[in-house]
Amino acid sequence: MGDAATMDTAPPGAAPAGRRLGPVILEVKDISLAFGGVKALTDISFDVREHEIRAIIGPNGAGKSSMLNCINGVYQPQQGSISLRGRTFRHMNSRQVAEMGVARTFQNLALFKGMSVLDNIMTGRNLKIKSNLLLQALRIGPAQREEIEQREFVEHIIDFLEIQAHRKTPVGQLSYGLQKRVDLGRALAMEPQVLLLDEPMAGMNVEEKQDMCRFILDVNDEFGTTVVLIEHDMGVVMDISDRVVVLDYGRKIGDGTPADVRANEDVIRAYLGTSH
Ligand SMILES: Nc1ncnc2c1ncn2[C@@H]1O[C@H](COP(=O)(O)OP(=O)(O)OP(=O)(O)O)[C@@H](O)[C@H]1O
Repeated sequence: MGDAATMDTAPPGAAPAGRRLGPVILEVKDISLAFGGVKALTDISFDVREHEIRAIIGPNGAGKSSMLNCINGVYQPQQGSISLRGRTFRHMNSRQVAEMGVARTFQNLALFKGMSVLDNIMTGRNLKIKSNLLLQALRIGPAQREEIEQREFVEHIIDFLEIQAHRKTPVGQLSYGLQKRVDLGRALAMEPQVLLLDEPMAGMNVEEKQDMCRFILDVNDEFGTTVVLIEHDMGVVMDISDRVVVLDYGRKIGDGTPADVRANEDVIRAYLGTSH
């Protein structure tokens, strides 16, 4: 029987694709979350190191999205703490967590379908805008300069994600795969230190998945962004992750390198008992 507590075996600085991992940037400690009588998470602890790609996997209802929602302040766990760069945050809302450098994408896209790609990504830039609303509305002085700078940054993201041809297109007219890419762009517009991705490949065809994998690796590599992702596609998880946390019925049953979790009997049992 695999022992989750002894699976944290990634050697310091090790990463499958030759990535150099830094110190712990995000620490999740003894998190428990319940909705009435439903225990979504029980005593979950794990850490994420700077520059790491860390996956959270598990069968349906295992608590993966609840975990991301605790990290980014959507849910307030009844127990435990979450620290970013050693700073513990309790009872912070999503905006405050975002201001600390944590951005996320969503399982069910939350884009403004009638707005263009450019404007959707621009909404992710709002946190960075310093001038006041009146100056922005009048587009004068520092506000005008600032808007130009922000737009340049957004254009850079559009180029990076190779969606130049769609920059003026209303998002609702794009394929699902491209909409997921715009969702990633909006999160990147926040220049996050930690990027939380909730099923970034869900509903994609093989080619779209390959593209998304490449963009996640490029974001990690070129911007040095730490990535925490939930994903059901095991091929993708095993290919791109440095370490994997496995949840089942709200409990952690495995934690380690892809090879570690693949060999963990508890993990194998949890997956054999489901349709995944
Ligand atoms: N807002 C909520 N209210 C009540 N119960 C909830 C809520 N959010 C999650 N749960 C419950 O918590 C448990 C964990 O759900 P969660 O969505 O976190 O799992 P998951 O691993 O992300 O599942 P999936 O892979 O299907 O998305 C489930 O039993 C779910 O029904």
